[in-house]
Amino acid sequence: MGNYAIETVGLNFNFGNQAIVKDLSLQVPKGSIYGFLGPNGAGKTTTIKILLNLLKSSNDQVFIFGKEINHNRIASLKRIGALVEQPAIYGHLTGKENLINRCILLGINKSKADEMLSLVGLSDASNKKASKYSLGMKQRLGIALALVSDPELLLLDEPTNGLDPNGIIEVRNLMIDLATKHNKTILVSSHLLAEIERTATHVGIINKGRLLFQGTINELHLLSKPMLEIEVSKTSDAAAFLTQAGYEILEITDKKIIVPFTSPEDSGALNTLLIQKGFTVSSLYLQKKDLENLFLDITKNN
Ligand SMILES: Nc1ncnc2c1ncn2[C@@H]1O[C@H](COP(=O)(O)OP(=O)(O)OP(=O)(O)O)[C@@H](O)[C@H]1O
Repeated sequence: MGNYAIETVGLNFNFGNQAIVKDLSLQVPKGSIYGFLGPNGAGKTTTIKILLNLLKSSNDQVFIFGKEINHNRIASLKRIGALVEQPAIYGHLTGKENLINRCILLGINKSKADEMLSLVGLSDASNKKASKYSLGMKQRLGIALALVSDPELLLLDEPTNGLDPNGIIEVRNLMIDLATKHNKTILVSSHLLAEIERTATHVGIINKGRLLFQGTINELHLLSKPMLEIEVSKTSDAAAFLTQAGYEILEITDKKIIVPFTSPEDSGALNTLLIQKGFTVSSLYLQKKDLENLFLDITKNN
């Protein structure tokens, strides 16, 4: 538990009699950018609200930096900054005034406002009214507001939603900066894998309240490794033969065998081997899933 900024253990949550979060065990390593992915309605915002103690589940099993949140509510929440739904920004105030307001509210020295503006790259726009900010700038101001209390953990709920490509890049770079240069742990939700694929170090994929995948971004990439689908006669005999010959078998059906794809030369050699042994190979097909398709597959099938 010591290495996790967030850990939930078999978390459940219902709205009325509708189960929204089901047996959810998240493990967000300290220092990670954890992409919390799932289609619309999967339960991401609900989970984030539970992590912020805004919603309570009957079997609360939420640990923030190893401490159970209900028994350490104030101490835990002090360590978290959050941007959930729209940032609470006063449009008639400048970016700087918004931040000063927050500093006063939290009893923090007002000089923090300039520091935060510089951190999120808004120093040049500090005296502009927030209503005149672009959406990307508003999101960055929202993140700055969440950072005023210097939290170690940031929860960002779909921070790039509705942003144009520039805005997305701005927020993405800011997240990378915060994690790598300022030691923040970030949990960022999104319904689009592509938006966080380049930013996240870890990924949790949920659908209908259930966790379907959790691991490093590299582990997720491994799942999208290219595979060779071999349509062959007597698949179990052929698979046994290939195993003996040192091949890894990923899947067997009555029509096909699937092995990892290494190179066209290896595929040719495997084909020859099977034919020499008397098997009939009717087709070899290279299956290559990109991550987005993999994500769609994972969420569609569950
Ligand atoms: N206050 C509420 N009362 C009843 N049901 C709710 C409430 N808030 C959310 N829900 C339902 O809970 C489910 C999960 O919603 P949630 O907002 O957590 O999903 P999400 O993954 O964040 O999706 P989105 O990307 O659309 O925000 C949805 O079916 C939603 O309709």
